[in-house]
Amino acid sequence: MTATNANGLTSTDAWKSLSDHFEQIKDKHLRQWFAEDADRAKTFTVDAIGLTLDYSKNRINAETVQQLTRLAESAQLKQHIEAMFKGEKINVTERRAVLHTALRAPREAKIEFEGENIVPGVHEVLDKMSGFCSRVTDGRWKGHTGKPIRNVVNIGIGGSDLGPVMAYEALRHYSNRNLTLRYVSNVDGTDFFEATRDLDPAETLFIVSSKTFTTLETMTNARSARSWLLSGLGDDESAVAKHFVAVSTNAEKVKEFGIDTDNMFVFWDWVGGRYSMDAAIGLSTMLAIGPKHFRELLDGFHEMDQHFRTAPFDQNLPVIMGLLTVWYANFFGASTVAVLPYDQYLKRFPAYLQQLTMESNGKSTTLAGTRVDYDTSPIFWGEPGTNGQHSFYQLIHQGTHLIPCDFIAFVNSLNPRGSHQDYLVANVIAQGEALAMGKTQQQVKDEGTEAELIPHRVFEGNRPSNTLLIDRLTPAVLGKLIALYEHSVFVQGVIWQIDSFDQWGVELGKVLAQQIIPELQSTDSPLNHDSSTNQLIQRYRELKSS
Ligand SMILES: O=P(O)(O)OC[C@H]1O[C@H](O)[C@H](O)[C@@H](O)[C@@H]1O
Repeated sequence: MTATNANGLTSTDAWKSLSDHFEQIKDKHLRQWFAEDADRAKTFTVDAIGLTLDYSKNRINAETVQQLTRLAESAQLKQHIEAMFKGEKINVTERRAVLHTALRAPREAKIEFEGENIVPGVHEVLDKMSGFCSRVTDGRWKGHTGKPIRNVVNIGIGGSDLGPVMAYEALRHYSNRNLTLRYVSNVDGTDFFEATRDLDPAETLFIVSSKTFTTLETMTNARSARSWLLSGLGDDESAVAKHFVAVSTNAEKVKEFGIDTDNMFVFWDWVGGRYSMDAAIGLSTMLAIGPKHFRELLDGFHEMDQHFRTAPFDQNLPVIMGLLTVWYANFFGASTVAVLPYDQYLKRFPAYLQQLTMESNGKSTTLAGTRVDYDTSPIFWGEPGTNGQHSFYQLIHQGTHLIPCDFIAFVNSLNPRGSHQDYLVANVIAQGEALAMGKTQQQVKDEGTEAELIPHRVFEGNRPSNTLLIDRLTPAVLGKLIALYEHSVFVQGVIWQIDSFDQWGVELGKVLAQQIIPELQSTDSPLNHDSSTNQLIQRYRELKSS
């Protein structure tokens, strides 16, 4: 049992004063806030680096922002930001630096880590990736039978999958339509089967993406890929070199698997898995969109990094969004955040954010080793608009939970078609308005609603949302959006005094699975688990052999 956190965050003056402030304003309605202040929208909007964040539909006033920024100051957020950018080992439980910001630094930047400038190494890998991508897409890289590559299958999971899949979907508009990209992550054999069933092995390249190169799912899928390839190409082992490349930090394991380390793209210990899509883990993204667009993506990340590092807190997009997340999680008791992108290309963005946010901040032990006495990461979830409106928005509007929403909308569609975009954007704006303003009993009554239906048709309102309004979805904008959430997560972690960069919580299940695998494969080995676990293993054995 960890000790309690009795003298930590919740005992600070900044926290106590925020709690008092919360008591004063917690019941005030957004209708009232807006009625009292004609400038409210302007006051709570930040325009920075091509993004507009309107956060005026939050349950805050100017004092809330001041108090939240005071909380950030008392948590020494500025010093923590510098410590991250300077490569201090802020991932204390893994004793690692956290330098994903170096992955998108321009060529001429200088970032020292352990006495060495790491930027040239970053660009060396990016150059190697660019050269490789050009060879594949212009047909110089040939498969074993001399055919060019037409299909690329990325095998990876977690951070070695979610970012690349999300970016592939998000940037389809910019992608090379002559190349088919597929992603295999699940150890469920169906994932591999369906991803490859219509592909010709002679034209297929596998990217085995794994930071550690030991992950069960990825190594199992990589072995199946090798068998699939070899059985399609006459069992000639030399085919592997032409059809497999690896992305990893672990050269030894890559070699052991049989992939030539010349065909390996490295990254480093100081890049966390869920922060690695802009490292070589983005190889499939670069193949899809080309090196130039990939550079634009990185430049977008970098712009947000600079903004985060230099903008004053009350004008700083990730700081504002991070602090608002803390505000709702800890003061209003909101246990989830909905991320609702109004762009079909961002359909995997909420899924990607789930790992980024929840693997980072789903912790209950502080850096001091004490048990937190406050909530940490809310649950992030979402679906693209307008689809969500026709399923779960009912609960957001009239349910019993308070669900802060992040709306992400674009002015210009990448596929303009009649009035589609006006309809789409009208919907996102309408949702924010409906959530905030609601509809009173009087309004419902004045519409002539039957008395007994009135309570059902009232919308309480006062439901908070952020709206990000952006010109159009470009590679640079995607980079900015991802970095916005990365840094917002960082801000939350600093306030909560947790290590946002470890993930010990995923270990136990993995270890137990390793023990259960041979038990499922045996028919009679003794079982020493709890009775439920024993029963499930036993039932599996029986049904498998029947
Ligand atoms: O890239 P890999 O080493 O294969 O790891 C893939 C994933 O596995 C783990 O379960 C971690 O929780 C993730 O953070 C990681 O992204």
